[in-house]
Amino acid sequence: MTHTAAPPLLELCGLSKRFGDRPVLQRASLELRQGEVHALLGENGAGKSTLMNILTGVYQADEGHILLRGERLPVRRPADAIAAGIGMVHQHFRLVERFSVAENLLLAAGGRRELRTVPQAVAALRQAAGQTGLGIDPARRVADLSVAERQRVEICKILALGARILVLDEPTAVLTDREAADMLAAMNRMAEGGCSIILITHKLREVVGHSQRLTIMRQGRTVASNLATDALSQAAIAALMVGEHPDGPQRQPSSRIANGPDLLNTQALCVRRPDGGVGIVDLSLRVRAGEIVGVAGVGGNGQQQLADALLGTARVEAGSIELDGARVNDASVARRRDLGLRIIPSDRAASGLIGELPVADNLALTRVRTGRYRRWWLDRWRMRADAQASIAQHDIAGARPDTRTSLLSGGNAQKVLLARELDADMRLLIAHSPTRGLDVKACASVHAAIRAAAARGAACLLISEDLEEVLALSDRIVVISAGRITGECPGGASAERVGHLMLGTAGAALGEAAAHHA
Ligand SMILES: Nc1ncnc2c1ncn2[C@@H]1O[C@H](COP(=O)(O)OP(=O)(O)OP(=O)(O)O)[C@@H](O)[C@H]1O
Repeated sequence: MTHTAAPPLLELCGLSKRFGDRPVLQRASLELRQGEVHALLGENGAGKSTLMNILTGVYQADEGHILLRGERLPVRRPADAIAAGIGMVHQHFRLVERFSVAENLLLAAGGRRELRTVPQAVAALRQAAGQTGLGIDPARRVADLSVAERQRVEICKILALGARILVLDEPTAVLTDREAADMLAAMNRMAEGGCSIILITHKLREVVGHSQRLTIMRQGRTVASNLATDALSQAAIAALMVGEHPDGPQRQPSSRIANGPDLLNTQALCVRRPDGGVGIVDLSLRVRAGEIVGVAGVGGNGQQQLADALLGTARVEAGSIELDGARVNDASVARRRDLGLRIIPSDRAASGLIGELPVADNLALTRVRTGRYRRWWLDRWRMRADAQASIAQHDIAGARPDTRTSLLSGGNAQKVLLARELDADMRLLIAHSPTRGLDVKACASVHAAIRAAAARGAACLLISEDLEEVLALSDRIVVISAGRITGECPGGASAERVGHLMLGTAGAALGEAAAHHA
């Protein structure tokens, strides 16, 4: 497909935006052609989401304008964008859980004539699903859908509302490899069918394989625009993004043989899912001091229950968990933290950070009970000073101690969490998808921090659905399938070998899912 002769469908021209005294966008621009997938790239906090929020009417630009087919398009509120055929699928879905898929479409349609009844919504959704190849069932309740299914609903919903320009904000960040491949295939089908797509992603292999052109932002400015993707390597794109040659997440198979004591030891552990289904079964696992053990597997095979049981938020049905020799089956989260357990949860918004609180408070949350901030009153001055130091050390862009955490970009919020958890008292780290949503440079620094923690003698359990990440970091790899450990490889194992073990996992997961729905 060649796009060179096509006129721009959409132009964002010199858009600027300040929040308070902070310029977040500075004359940023982007040009989208009919029928293309255009990747929008940039480090965490570069301003990508803000730019798209202006396009979709969530924010108003302070300066600049938008052209649609060469004509000025005023977008004062989200309804203006929808009326112009522009829709966005956000990182956090905007669906009402108690409603069915069709009811969610009716809600979003806001009473427009052709979408007032459930049969009309069902027909529109079926048509959108047919166009994209994304199967959805309009009658199902959103609460019963998986993350991947909810995402399909969001896409079909905006197509059913008439969107022909789609913004997909990190659509594969929350998906397993297989789901991500399906998603990307659907995206290409939509583009072939005439939709034009802006794809925000941090995964450069997706950019190279699935977009025609790209725009790069850095610190609120557009630093490269309309580059043809097929002329660029992943390394060249990464260099353009950070303005230098970054150390990407590189594979460093360990030659260390950890022979420290077991800091984590689970024996025949069984944990149920919240819905009563099988979570993990008979799972025995040891992690020594100084060792990084990677848990590889297709998502939904018990990884969440394992992390919850170790942290102390899921009940242990049978078996035992020992932290540094102490049995903690029934111990509180606080007691486990006292033993040096730290966790980077997979969903920072749900279980790691409190969005309404300032950054300084989130950083101090777990330290308050150590007495560090106790005087006659809470020592806010010390909290601020500690926060300032953490922000500088972890390079948390856009943050001051008093910034509301929910206002940080996704990647920078993750850095707040890491700054809090990777403290000097950490002895055992559970890192569950620790680099989800992080840019190349931030990924490299998280990986370096985990390696450094292990080198200092911490035991690290890395639970990740990203095989590259598991291979890059682990001294030893175990594969989890249907809640059991089904294989083990040394750190230097090939991707093929681990992949084969995981393929067995995929079959089991599908079987389990089918049984679950039967
Ligand atoms: N409503 C707001 N008030 C104040 N600051 C904000 C607001 N929304 C965004 N920001 C700031 O604007 C900057 C750009 O954020 P944005 O979410 O656009 O970045 P991004 O490129 O999408 O990052 P990521 O890849 O991490 O999602 C960040 O520093 C963020 O803290």
